Amino acid sequence: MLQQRSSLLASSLASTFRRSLLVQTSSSAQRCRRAYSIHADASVGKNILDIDPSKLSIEKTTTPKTLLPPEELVFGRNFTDHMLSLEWTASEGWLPARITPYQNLSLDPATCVFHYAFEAFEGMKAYKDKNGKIRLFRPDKNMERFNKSAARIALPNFDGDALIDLIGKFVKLDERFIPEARGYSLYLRPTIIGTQRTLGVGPPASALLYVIASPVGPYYPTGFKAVSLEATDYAVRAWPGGVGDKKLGANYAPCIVPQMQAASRGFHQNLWLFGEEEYVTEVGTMNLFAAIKNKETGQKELLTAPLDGTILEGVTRDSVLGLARERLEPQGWKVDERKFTMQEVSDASDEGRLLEIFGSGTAAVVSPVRKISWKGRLVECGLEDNQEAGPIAQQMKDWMEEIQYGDKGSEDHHWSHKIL
Ligand SMILES: Cc1ncc(COP(=O)(O)O)c(C=O)c1O
Repeated sequence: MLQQRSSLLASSLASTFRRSLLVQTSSSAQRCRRAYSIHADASVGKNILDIDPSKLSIEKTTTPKTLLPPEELVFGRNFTDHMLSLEWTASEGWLPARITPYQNLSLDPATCVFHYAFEAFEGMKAYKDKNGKIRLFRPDKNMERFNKSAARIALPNFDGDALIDLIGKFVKLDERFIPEARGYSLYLRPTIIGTQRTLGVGPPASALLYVIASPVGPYYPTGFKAVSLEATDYAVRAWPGGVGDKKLGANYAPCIVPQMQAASRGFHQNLWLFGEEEYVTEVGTMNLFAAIKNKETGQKELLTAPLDGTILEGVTRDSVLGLARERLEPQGWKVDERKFTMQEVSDASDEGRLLEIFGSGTAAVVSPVRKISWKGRLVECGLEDNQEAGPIAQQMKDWMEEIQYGDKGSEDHHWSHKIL
């Protein structure tokens, strides 16, 4: 196991280096090689490299916060009593994890995260089931993506199981913040930043990984509310060979202006199209699914864009696909990850073949779409005026929540990770 981890880390460091080369200019190649030799030294000798949950230290708060009434919770505004932190240095590897009272960070203004955006993050949730037990939903998928994102910006990798173990201890300590009611959960934000104090552009020799937690209420407190989207054709979120499939902070800030533009015209979110063909990719913080009847065969198809590097590899997307293949295909559906265009969606709408469209993401699970503004017209997405969700969106939300909350029959589902 140890050996496996060491070689995993060594190879991830090597791949971090290879990847960091992609962002180096040739004039900085020398500096990069020096940095690699530091990283490479760290991968041999004593086992100082990976996260060791047994070394966790816990300092409990002396000023516990007052819990907000659940109905007053606003996404990402309130945080629990504690935070989990782990420091990494190229020469020592991962230092012992610490749970401390939630607190400010103190960083030198020259710290590389502030200048060159060495930051990657995750979004996941902890749920309380009807027996008061805490469950995470597919945390292994988040860890896998977190590692891929970190490696792409030359930040260190780690053993995902070890971090899940630590997150479990952190969540357990702050479990009073997880409201018991259906739809409520504790949103977890694992974050990794480069902390080296330097204005030089190169792989950071130190990093900080921390996890904070925010209690959240149901995305749609009064039931589904279908959203309207504006298709964006004047700006591009991601491109082949880029980093659109990584959860990097740097992918999000440039998306706010198009989002504001869409909002100024009365749309909830913008929909990213790609290329001259205007392929449908994804929405601000959601992947997108379209349920369409095939023009030639009449076959019902559930479509979503493929993982070609330009969309985030959503955990919810993967779960919707898994459930659809397992439970909708036997009912005659075809589930397809393929490129599809806005024209295809518009034609299906005009011809009465567009059954429904919905987004998928950790925040809302699924988010039904009523209409999409595109080329000066409104494409209706299959909902009646008095309908807020199509049957597939509703079914997916129910199936996912049954697993997330460990309902009867789903107590031991392999996607549900119980915290003991
Ligand atoms: C750009 C983007 N796409 C899709 C998603 C959905 O991913 P997940 O299902 O893992 O939450 C997110 C989630 O934050 C996102 O930021």
